[in-house]
Amino acid sequence: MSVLDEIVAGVAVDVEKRQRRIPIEQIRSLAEQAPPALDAFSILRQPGVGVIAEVKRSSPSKGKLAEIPDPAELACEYAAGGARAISVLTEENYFRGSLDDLDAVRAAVRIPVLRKDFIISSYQVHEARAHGADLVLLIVAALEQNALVALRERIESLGMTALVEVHDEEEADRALAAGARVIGVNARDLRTLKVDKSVFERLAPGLPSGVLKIAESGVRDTRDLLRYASVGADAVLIGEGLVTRKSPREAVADMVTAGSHPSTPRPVR
Ligand SMILES: O=C(O)c1ccccc1NCC(=O)[C@H](O)[C@H](O)COP(=O)(O)O
Repeated sequence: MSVLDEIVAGVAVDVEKRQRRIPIEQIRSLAEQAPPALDAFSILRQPGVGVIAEVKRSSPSKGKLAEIPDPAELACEYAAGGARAISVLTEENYFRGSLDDLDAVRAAVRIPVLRKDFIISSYQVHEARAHGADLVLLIVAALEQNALVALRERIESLGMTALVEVHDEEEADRALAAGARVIGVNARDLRTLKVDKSVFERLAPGLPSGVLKIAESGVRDTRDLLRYASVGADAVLIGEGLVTRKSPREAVADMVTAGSHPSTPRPVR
């Protein structure tokens, strides 16, 4: 069983438990009552390379990364540094995230918030909306094609944006066939946990120009951002490279500055 399979199996159990506590009708109604989602697509499409800054405590590949006692405070630091969106890992067992983190971040910032989880059911999509998410991650490797299409449609029917994550050509084709308008190319293979930063430069040129291209994982400094920018990244999603820094606000600001003039190489600090 791969790490991805193990995570997804745990998520399925957790979703069932939550659904017993809050039935689907109730979560749907809570989603309907939530303030409308921000237009993340338009915000991420703005000029320059955007930074999606992640609230990430732990990971299967690295173990504990940061304590993050106050995710709202971290999100405010990210926003003050110029982040274009905040990614909140809500998976509990491997990433020590939660829907409480999503609530806290949503209440703290006025920029788009991504629910970063292992989405396998429409229940989680309504849940994301009920907790104020504007974007929801869909991992192609974790979903059959029919489910991928249905979940993307459900996300968009609730006014949110689907960030569809791929790691190879076949998954990119599946994402496009499913109607994805925002594609995240994850440098990390979620089955082996190996990071290969060349995956983005291999896949991005094959994606249509109207599709937003997000480079995910392995961004540690402005040199990585510039590398992704040079092959067409509209935004980079950064976790470890921010949560482990003494000043996450400055770390984001450095990335944002580099991303606003991506053709001018900047010295790496
Ligand atoms: O980060 C992991 O080890 C991981 C393992 C298995 C599934 C997903 C995983 N991470 C989720 C992500 O995609 C990253 O949190 C995100 O892209 C940021 O990556 P990084 O900047 O390298 O922390």
